Amino acid sequence: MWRRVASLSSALESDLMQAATCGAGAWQRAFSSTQVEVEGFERKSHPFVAFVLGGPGSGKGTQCMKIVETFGFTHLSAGDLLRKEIASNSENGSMILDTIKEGKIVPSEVTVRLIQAAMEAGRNDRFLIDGFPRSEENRAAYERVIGAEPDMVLFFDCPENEMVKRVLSRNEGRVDDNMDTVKKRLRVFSELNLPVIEHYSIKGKLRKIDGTGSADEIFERVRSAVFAALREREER
Ligand SMILES: Nc1ncnc2c1ncn2[C@@H]1O[C@H](COP(=O)(O)OP(=O)(O)O)[C@@H](O)[C@H]1O
Ligand SMILES: Nc1ccn([C@@H]2O[C@H](COP(=O)(O)OP(=O)(O)O)[C@@H](O)[C@H]2O)c(=O)n1
Ligand SMILES: [Mg+2]
Repeated sequence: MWRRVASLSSALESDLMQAATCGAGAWQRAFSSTQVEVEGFERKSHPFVAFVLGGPGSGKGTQCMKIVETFGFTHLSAGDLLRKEIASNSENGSMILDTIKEGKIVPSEVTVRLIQAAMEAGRNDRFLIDGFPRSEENRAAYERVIGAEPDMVLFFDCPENEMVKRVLSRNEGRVDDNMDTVKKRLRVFSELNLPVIEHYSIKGKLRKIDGTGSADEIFERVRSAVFAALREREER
């Protein structure tokens, strides 16, 4: 149940001042000037950002849809943003397509720019950023451009054989859902994404979720993790 709350409190004003001094432009532009409450949580001035990580086929997109339904997040999939960029015939389209076919990582400035624009257009204060950051370079570029760290990082831990099975039966006509590219994506995941996951584990931001079982079973784990992170943020 959504409830609009009165105008900005002085605490909220000081949050906004802090955001301004941090140069967190995307934060301010993405957030409307009223506080909103959903599922008992008061919404704060800086967007709550959750990165959603896991290997190809680990269930990131599936679980994001469920989080959106339950908690009112805006879902931004880095892969979807890149695929839209290809479809729109942008100047970077053919470079992005070649990179995705090879299972490699698109240059960070391209992806971060798309995420930043989507956050600014999103007008929400809860964002799920799915499939990002996939490398230390992605992570550094986000922190530099957006000027903030995520509030939580969900990591779907799933055995490789299960991920391969899911990707090969996904049937969405993706150029990278074939055995040859999946092998490359798994290698890139181990070499470039696991260090990012380790980074957030050390920072205490990682919520590792067992990605096996049915989508509903997995969501019960996710629901508790998201609920706890929103509550922690509320208490800060
Ligand atoms: N728990 C699950 N069990 C079996 N199949 C699943 C499960 N979760 C997702 N899938 C299916 O596996 C494929 C990959 O899931 P997806 O959410 O797209 O993963 P990711 O975004 O991590 O690549 C999709 O076809 C999806 O319907
Ligand atoms: N941060 C990102 C996310 C995706 N990508 C590219 O987009 C591809 C598909 O990403 P995706 O997140 O849609 O794939 P899944 O893990 O959901 O299967 C990746 O294999 C990369 O080639 C990227 O370069 N940088
Ligand atoms: Mg996905």
